[in-house]
Amino acid sequence: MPRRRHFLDAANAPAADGRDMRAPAEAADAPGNLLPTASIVGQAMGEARRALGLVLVGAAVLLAMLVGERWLSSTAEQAAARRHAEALRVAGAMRLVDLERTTAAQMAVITGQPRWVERFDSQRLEFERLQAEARSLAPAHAIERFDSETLSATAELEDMRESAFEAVTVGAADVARKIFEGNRYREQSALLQQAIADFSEATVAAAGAEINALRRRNALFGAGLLVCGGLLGAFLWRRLAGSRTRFLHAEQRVKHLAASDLLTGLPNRAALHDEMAAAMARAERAGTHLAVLMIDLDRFKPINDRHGHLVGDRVLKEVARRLCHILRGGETCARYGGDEFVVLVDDDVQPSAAHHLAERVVRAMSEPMQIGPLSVTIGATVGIARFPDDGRDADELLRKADSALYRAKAESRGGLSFYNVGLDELVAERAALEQAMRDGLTRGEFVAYFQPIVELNSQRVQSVELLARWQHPQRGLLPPAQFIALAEDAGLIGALMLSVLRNAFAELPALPAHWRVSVNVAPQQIQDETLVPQLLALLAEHGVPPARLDVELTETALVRDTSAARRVMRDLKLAGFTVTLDDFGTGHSSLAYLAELDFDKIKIDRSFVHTLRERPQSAKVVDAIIGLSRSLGVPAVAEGIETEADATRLLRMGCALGQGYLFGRPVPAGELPGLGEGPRATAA
Ligand SMILES: Nc1nc2c(ncn2[C@@H]2O[C@H](COP(=O)(O)OP(=O)(O)OP(=O)(O)O)[C@@H](O)[C@H]2O)c(=O)[nH]1
Repeated sequence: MPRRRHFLDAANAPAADGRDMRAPAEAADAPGNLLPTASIVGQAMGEARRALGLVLVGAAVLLAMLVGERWLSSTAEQAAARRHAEALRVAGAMRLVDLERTTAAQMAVITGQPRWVERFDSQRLEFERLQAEARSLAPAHAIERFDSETLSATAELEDMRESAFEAVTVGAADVARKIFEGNRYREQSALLQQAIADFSEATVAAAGAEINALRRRNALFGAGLLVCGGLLGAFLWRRLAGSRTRFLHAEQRVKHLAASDLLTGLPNRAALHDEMAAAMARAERAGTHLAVLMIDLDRFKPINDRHGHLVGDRVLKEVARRLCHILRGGETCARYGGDEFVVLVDDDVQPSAAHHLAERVVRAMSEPMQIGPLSVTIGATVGIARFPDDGRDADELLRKADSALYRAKAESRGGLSFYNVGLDELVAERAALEQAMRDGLTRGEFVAYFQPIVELNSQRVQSVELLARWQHPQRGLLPPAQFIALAEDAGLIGALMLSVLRNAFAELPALPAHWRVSVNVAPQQIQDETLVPQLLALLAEHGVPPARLDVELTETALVRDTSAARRVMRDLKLAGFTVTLDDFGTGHSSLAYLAELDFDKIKIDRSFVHTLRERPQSAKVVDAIIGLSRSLGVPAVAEGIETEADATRLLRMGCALGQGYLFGRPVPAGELPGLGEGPRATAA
C-alpha cells in the first residue's frame, strides 16, 4: 500500500503531544489546537528558564559548599599545624631543660658548689612550666601514661637529689656522688628521660595525626563534594537535555503550525510554495516533470448558505481527508485557500497520469459526504499545469493551473482541463467580461425582453416569458447565450435575474393585466434559500401579486439536488407562484419524482419541436410528454414553434400552449402590443 502524505511529512514533525500530523482532519479537530503557538513557546521557554534556574541554584550551592569547606578546613589545618609546631618546640625544650637540670645536679655533686644546686632548682622550675605547657598540648592518653610511668621515679629522684644536695651542703661530696653514681639513681633518671621522650613524641605524633586526620577528612569531603557535584551536574544535564528536546519539539510544532492550515491540518499556501520550489529545483536537476492540480470545489457555497459554516468546515475537512486518502507516494496536497486545494505530483509525471489522478480526485469529491445527520454532495473541477512546460516557478505554475481550472469550470463543473498556450488570453478575456458584467449590473445594462406564449387553439397571448438582454456599451445588444453561463460561473446569476425582473416589473403596467410573466431560475439558484424571499420582496416593491409570476425550473437543475428542489418547489408554491418544468425530456428525471413536485406546466424542449417532422422519434417523445401532462392534469407548452404546420400538428396532438418565432420573437415590452394587432396573437 503506497504511503499517503502531504508536505509536512517532510518536516516529520510529530506534535509534542505525539499527535500525528498526517491525519489532518483529526489533528485539526483536537480542542485547543487552534492557537497553540504562544502556549507552546511559553511552555518551552518556561522549561528552559526552570532548567537554567536549577543550574544556577545548583552551581551556587556547590560553590558555597566548596568555599565554606575550604575556609573551615584551612582554619582547622592551620590550628593543627600550629599545635604541631608548639608540641615540637615544647618537646625539644623539655629535653634540653631536663639535660641542663641533670647536668646542674651532676655539677653540684662534682664541684660541691651550691650555685649548681640553685641552677638545678631554677631548671627544675622551668621544666615544670614546660611540662604544664606540654600537658595542654598532649593527648589525654599520653598524659596519663607519662604520669603513671614517672610518678614514683620523679618522687624517688627528688628524694635522692634532696639527699645528695644536703650532703653537698654539709661538704660530704662523696656521699652525694655515691647517690648519683648509684644504680638506682641511674635507672630512675633513665626511666624519667625515656618517659619524657615518649611523652614528647606522643604529643608531637598526636598533633601530626590531627593534621593527617584533617587532611584525610578534607580529601574525603572534597571527593564527596565532587560526587555530589557530578550527580547534580548529571541531573541538571538531563533536565537541560529534556527541556532542549521539548524546546526543539515545540519549535518544530510551531514551524509545523505556521506551515499548516488550521482547519484541515494540510499544508497551507506558504508551505505549498516552499514545497513547490524545492520540488522544482529537484526536477530541474533531474530533468523530470512535475504536475500541479488546482482543485476547486463545486457548489460548496450553498452548503455554507444552507447548513451554516460549521457544516461547511466539516465538508472541507472531509475533502482534505479524501484527498490524503487517494494520494500516493510522490503526490502531496495543500489547502490553497477557501474551497481550493492543490495537489503536487513530484514523480516525473506524464500527462496521462496527471489526467488519471485528476479523474480520481473528481470522482472522490463527487461521492456523497455524511456530515452528522446530513448527506451532502458537492463536486470538484480540476485545472492542471506542468513543470517545466507550462511554468518555471511556483507562482507561474499555479497561475497556469488556475487558468486551466477557470476554463474547466467554464466548460462544465466536475471536469478537468490542462493548461495550454492561448489559455491566458482566454482567461483574461473572461475576467474582463466578468468585470464588465459587474459594472453592467450596477449601471442597469441588463434589460428585459418578452416573448409571448400563446394558446394554440385561439392563438391569444396567455403569458410572456421574460428573457434577458445585455445592452453592452461597446458590443451592442448581446443575447443570453453570450453571458448567462458566465453569470452563473461568476455567481452573478441571482443578481442578474433580480435586475432584469426589476426592469420587467417597471414595464408591467403597460401590459394587459391578465398576462402572466414567466421567469427562468438557474440551477444554482435552487440552492439559494433567499430566492423566494427576494422574489416576494421585489413583487411587493412593485405591487405585483405573486400569482402573476410563473417560475421556470429546468429538469436538469431539479435532478442535481433533489432535496433543494423539493424545498424550493414547496416555498414557491406556498408563496403563490406557479411553476413550470422547463426543457422537459433532457434531464433524465424519473416520472415519480416529477409527479411528486406538483408543476403547473410542462415545457417541451425545442429540440423535439424542431425535429418533429424529420424524426419520428421526436414526435413520439412529444406525444409522450403531452400524454404525461394530460395525466398530471397540467398544460404542455411547446417551445421553438416556427411554422404554422408545427403549430397545427402540436394542437392536434393535444398541446395547449406554444411559444416560438411563429408567434413572436423576444422584444422590449413597448413592442409587444404590436403582436396584438397581428392575426396570430391577440391580447385577451
Ligand atoms: N465553511 C467555510 N467556508 C469557507 C471557508 N473559506 C471559504 N469559504 C467559502 O467558500 C465559498 C467559496 O466560494 P465559491 O467557490 O464561489 O463557491 P462554490 O459554490 O463552490 O462555487 P463554484 O465553484 O462556482 O461551484 C465562499 O462562500 C466562502 O465564503 C472556510 O474556511 N470555511
